[in-house]
Amino acid sequence: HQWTKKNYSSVAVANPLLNFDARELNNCGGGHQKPPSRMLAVQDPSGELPMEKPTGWERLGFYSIRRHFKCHQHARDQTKPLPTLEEWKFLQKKYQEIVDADATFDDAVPPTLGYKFDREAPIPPPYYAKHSPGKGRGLFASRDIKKGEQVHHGESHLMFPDGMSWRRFVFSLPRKKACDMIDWTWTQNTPEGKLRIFTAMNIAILFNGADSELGDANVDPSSDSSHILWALRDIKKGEELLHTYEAYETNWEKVGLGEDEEYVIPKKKKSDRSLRSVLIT
Ligand SMILES: C[S@@+](CC[C@H](N)C(=O)[O-])C[C@H]1O[C@@H](n2cnc3c(N)ncnc32)[C@H](O)[C@@H]1O
Repeated sequence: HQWTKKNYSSVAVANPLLNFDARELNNCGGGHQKPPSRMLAVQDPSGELPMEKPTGWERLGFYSIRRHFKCHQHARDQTKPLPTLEEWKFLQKKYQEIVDADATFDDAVPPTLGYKFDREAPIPPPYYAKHSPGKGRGLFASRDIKKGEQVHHGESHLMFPDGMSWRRFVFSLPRKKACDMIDWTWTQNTPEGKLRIFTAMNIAILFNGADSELGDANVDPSSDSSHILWALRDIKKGEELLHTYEAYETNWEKVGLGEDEEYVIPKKKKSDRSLRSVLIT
């Protein structure tokens, strides 16, 4: 079956791009054993701690969770640094701790080196991450890319089994990490037509969205269920890679993260500056 976890987390191997052996991420117990307790206290490298969960967090929808963490502020912040390798590893360990103890990661990508999806290919990685003015961080062509070239394979994408596992994961993170993960989550159909929750924990998650009015998309999938991104035209070294977010269906309700009227955190109104972070009950 094409959509099992294995497709999203391939076998751990040493990453030839860096002095880091991703196998060390998997040393917290094999098979279906629970990770040993020393793995349970995974700390954010920044030292930031998770916020207290609000009452009724189990019923909050995607947008209410985003409001709870005040992610609009984080999204606007143009000084966000590139996540470090330690931070990617932190998120990966948290995913193992909260969502799937058997998940493996073979491409913990260094923050700036670029993402090489075919280790055997005699060509450099197609992109690298850096600050993108007005868009936070983004991905840029590290060499000239030809129209029709595969730019991203998507095999490192991670799936969440359901909305509750996603909630548990996000609420286990400190605020800024939670906001990153919220903005790094999307829904996408499987080839069988099931809408699922996806993310990734390496720089491949930093693709910014194209503007349909500007028509500036230069990489896109060939269908709404494909993770592979192809170059839509010749792309010059240094150009930002942008894809059409609308190529994938967004529907939080279908994946168990819809808004429950009783448990909505309201939008901030201009007349009411005191955003309620408690729930209407
Ligand atoms: C998948 S992330 C892309 C990486 C993100 N720029 C970052 O620094 O983490 C999606 C988020 O990036 C920002 N973004 C994406 N495309 C954008 C655009 N065309 N203009 C401004 N912000 C954009 C939005 O905050 C969005 O929620």
